[in-house]
Amino acid sequence: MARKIGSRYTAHQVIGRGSAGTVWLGEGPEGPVAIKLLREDLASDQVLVGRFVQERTALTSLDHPRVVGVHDLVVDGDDLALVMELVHGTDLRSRLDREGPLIPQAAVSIAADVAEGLAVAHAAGIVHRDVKPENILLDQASSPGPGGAPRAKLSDFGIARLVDAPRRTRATRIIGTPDYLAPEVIEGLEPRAAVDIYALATVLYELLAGFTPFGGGHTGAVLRRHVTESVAPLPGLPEDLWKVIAQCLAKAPASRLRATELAARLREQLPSLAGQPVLRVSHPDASTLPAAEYDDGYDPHGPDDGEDHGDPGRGGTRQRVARRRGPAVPLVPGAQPDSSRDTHTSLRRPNREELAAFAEASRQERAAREAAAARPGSGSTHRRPGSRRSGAGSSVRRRRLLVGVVALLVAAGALGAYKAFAGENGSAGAPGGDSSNSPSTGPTDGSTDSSTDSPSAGTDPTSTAQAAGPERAPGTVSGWGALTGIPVGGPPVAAALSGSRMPPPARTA
Ligand SMILES: Nc1ncnc2c1ncn2[C@@H]1O[C@H](COP(=O)(O)OP(=O)(O)OP(=O)(O)O)[C@@H](O)[C@H]1O
Repeated sequence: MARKIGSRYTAHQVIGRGSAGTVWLGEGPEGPVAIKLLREDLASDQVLVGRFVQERTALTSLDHPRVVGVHDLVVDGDDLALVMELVHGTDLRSRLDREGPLIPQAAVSIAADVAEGLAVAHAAGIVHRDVKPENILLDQASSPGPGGAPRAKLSDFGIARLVDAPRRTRATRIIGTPDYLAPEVIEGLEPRAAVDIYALATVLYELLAGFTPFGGGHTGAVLRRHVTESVAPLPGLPEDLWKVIAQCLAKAPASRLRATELAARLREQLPSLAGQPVLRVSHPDASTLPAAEYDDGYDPHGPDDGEDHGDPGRGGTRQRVARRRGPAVPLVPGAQPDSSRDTHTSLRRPNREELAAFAEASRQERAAREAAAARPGSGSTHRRPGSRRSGAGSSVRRRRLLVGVVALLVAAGALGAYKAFAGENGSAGAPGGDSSNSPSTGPTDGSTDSSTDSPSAGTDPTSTAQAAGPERAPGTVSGWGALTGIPVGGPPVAAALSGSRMPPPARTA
């Protein structure tokens, strides 16, 4: 059923759903638009509304073919809506889930498009902070790029940071997927443009391989891998292209390419990738392995996070990949908003002690593996960086014993971290910089009352909300690369939390 959004827009039908709200196909004075209607609890948060209104200039300022343009911001009674350019197509997550890895030329073309979008944003002082396939839309209306790839557009600019309200995190969890988080974010540094480059390199790796370099298993394990592990070259990928990806996955943000450089380097690769088939990369969590081959508690026979993992997809490698994530949000007309989307994992930034415990567990794990490898007749124990299994060898029983020892060590580390966490109760999870100092915002006009805005300024004149100032509590967790404020209530998320092996949240204002 159609509904009015402000005085100028009509929302006709739901075309997508995300963790922050529902996306509608709508209509405005200039024709069809996409309208992202924020969830009720977000829209009724006056602080949040104030942030959106204050930063409407930043939200609406990006005008580039590789960025989904935000035309308008509507604050109208209980509604808080972003009016966006309507993209005719699908999002990259749906494409990946449906068809698996892309041919290299198409993957690189999409990544180059996104890098160009990022370049424009970074030049304007805006960091996206939530680059992931869900936020990359494929425009089927424009003519395809190299390798038949649809042209890509990056959406949701700056929204993660806006919704990342510190006051919400006391009663709720930070929501997001850890797969794309740059190590410096995990270590508590202020997110800068380089976090987007890391996330984009992760996306490109995923487009080529079908899985992310550091994802899989428990949240703690994923975070640990981002910080401590390196990733091996993808077999079959030209060395020059691998160098670009590896450089952008560098642990040190300063070592990564800038967005403009990345776009140029990727475009350079395109001609030589013509005709190259999809890479055949075995997933490290291949479902054929017995449970004992998994050394960090990952259950190969089923998700431990309570998520609905949907259709396992096409067999073998891809099956494991598909099971790691929830299904894409279907573009179902008329579907009800669903804030318990399952493509996200609930997580909290680990504190210093937890990170130390993760690193120690990692060190012990590596030492135990090396010791096992050094023993004569122990068979191959080579472990591909980022993988969750040891190589298939002959001494399965011995390896099971080893896995047990490692599991005990990890558990001991986690217990230590938990004690440290419980002991310090209050400082945990709040080492991040205050995002009010973050350069991730674009220019703001300082307006605090949206009702004074003219329509041309990007805010609907029907606005009735009082815009509060940009309040930020001390201890803001900035740059978690994710949306905060989703209530934990639902069983899937609760199960994910218990599966994360992380201590309960303890935040102070
Ligand atoms: N401008 C748009 N034009 C067309 N479809 C869109 C547009 N923006 C979003 N969609 C569709 O709506 C879906 C939900 O988008 P939304 O941005 O709310 O969530 P998300 O990015 O998938 O997840 P999250 O909000 O959790 O990051 C997208 O996956 C996409 O299919």
